[in-house]
Amino acid sequence: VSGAKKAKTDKDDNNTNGLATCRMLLAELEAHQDAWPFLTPVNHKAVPGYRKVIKKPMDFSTIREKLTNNQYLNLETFIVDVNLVFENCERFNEDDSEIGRAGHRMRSFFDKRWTELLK
Ligand SMILES: Cc1ncccc1N[C@@H](C)c1ccc2c(c1)OCCO2
Repeated sequence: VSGAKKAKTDKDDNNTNGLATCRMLLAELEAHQDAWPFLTPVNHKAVPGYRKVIKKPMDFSTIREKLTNNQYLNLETFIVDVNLVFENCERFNEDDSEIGRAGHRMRSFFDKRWTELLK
């Protein structure tokens, strides 16, 4: 029993619609040390202006819920939601802020992992 995760590709017939890849990628996003601002929905009552500025809120727990409820058709629809997390972060937070920097680090981590898995 090895702990190493097998990198899945579309060739894997058991990886229907890339959902195994989605589960793998989401687990890594959730476990990342810079994930803390993105783990739960932004409480718009606690964050002035958020509801007005951010039209489509998204966070990792909502993505987890959607994945569990089989709401992602394929890898592409999953990627759209993950990128929404980072786009919302860049729209609302200064680049030079704790949350802004965490967002940039999470986005580059995700892009790196995603392109690695694509190969
Ligand atoms: C991703 C994001 N963008 C803009 C605002 C907030 C957040 N994240 C929330 C969870 C959040 C992150 C950090 C917090 C916080 C809430 O409320 C209190 C202090 O620190």
